[in-house]
Amino acid sequence: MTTFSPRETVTELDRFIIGQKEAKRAVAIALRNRWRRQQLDGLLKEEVMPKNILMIGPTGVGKTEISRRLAKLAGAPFIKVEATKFTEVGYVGRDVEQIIRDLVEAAIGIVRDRKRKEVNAKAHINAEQRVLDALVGPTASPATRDSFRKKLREGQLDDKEIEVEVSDTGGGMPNFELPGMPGANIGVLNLGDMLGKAMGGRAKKVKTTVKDSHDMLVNDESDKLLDMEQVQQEALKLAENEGIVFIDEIDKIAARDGGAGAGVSREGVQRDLLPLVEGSTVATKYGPVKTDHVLFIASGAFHVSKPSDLLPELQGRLPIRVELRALEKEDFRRILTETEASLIKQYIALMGTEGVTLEFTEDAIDALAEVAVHLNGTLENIGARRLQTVMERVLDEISFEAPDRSGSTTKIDSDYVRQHVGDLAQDADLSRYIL
Ligand SMILES: Nc1ncnc2c1ncn2[C@@H]1O[C@H](COP(=O)(O)OP(=O)(O)OP(=O)(O)O)[C@@H](O)[C@H]1O
Repeated sequence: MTTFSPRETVTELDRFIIGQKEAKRAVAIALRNRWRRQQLDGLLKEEVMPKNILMIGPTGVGKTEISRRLAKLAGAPFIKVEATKFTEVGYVGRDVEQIIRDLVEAAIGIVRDRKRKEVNAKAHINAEQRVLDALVGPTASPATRDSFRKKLREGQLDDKEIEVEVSDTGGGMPNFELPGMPGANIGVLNLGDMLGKAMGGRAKKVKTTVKDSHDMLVNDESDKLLDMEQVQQEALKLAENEGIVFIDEIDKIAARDGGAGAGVSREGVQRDLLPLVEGSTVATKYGPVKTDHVLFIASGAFHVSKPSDLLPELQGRLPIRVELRALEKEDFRRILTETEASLIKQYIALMGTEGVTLEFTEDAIDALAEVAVHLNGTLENIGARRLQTVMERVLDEISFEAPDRSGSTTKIDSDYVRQHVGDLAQDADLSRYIL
């Protein structure tokens, strides 16, 4: 568990998200509270419940991004769901439990990666042995193996084709889903898994090059060294104590009148979600998971409905309210330039791989931000997502021609931006389709 202080967490989030201080503070405190709870013992530790958060703000202003980055920072399993998904025809109440099952899968991934790192050195040695087996056969003399090992380490054999056998994780066996009971295959019985275990795991032969086999074999060998039982137990604990569930579009299920036509009523979905948020036990194929300490972050624009339209019980379970504000031109400028892995940095790096040097002038950044603001104002406000469509359009030509322009430098200034996107942006009908 991370020991970041709230201030440190906010500083980390600042690297990726511009503004939205209040939301960053709220999630930073929530994270610290988890650490605080872990320091307690006995009864009190079980009694302390997470203070779930309701993020209120228009689309594309950083609600998901803040939550996702927080989870990454904390090494916590994270799942995002759209609340409206559960109002669709064909869903039944228990489906919300799938959220927790998915959370556990995310936790398994995290724990497995961590454990793989621990056994990595040993796995490397074993993987190398297997490549040698594939190259010279298991019975070759030690001298032959040594000389091949040397060549292998020097990369001389990288392109050589070999056939290796690796275990087939997932996808091989069909899932047996019971009609009318989606998800029932998971908690109760998973034939694929049972058969897989009974047969000592499935293996498949793969033809590949020495170079490409490397990661595959290291992962395969790591998994053999892992105690999957232990991974699963740790993952269950991780999901219970550190899991973060992000429920988007909660405002769309906020009405109490039900009127959702043929689908499940909106109030019905709130009632289904309630036990999860209040704390209940969900059966997963790895074992039961208690949701009492899972952190829920709900989010919505609340243009039409208000948080007070939610069921009182749900309102009570989302005590921390934070507002995220709409982004303005200056925010767009900063998102383009200051964030780590900003779009500008990404495009410069991508074109760099083609030998093309991209340069953006200050006034180009201004122009990009202006176009984004203009389009958000005239079409639909989709927040920072607008920058992606604008940037893609501006760089479309360069992106297409880059391989022919290797060794050249392209300077993007405000004129360039205007030529490639500015005029288009003035034509509301046309830009609706393109930008
Ligand atoms: N304040 C911000 N700083 C940096 N990037 C941002 C900011 N707001 C949004 N973005 C970028 O815009 C994209 C969409 O943001 P995000 O997914 O957080 O939207 P959201 O507020 O959760 O909206 P929705 O509820 O529609 O999902 C992401 O790629 C994110 O990186």
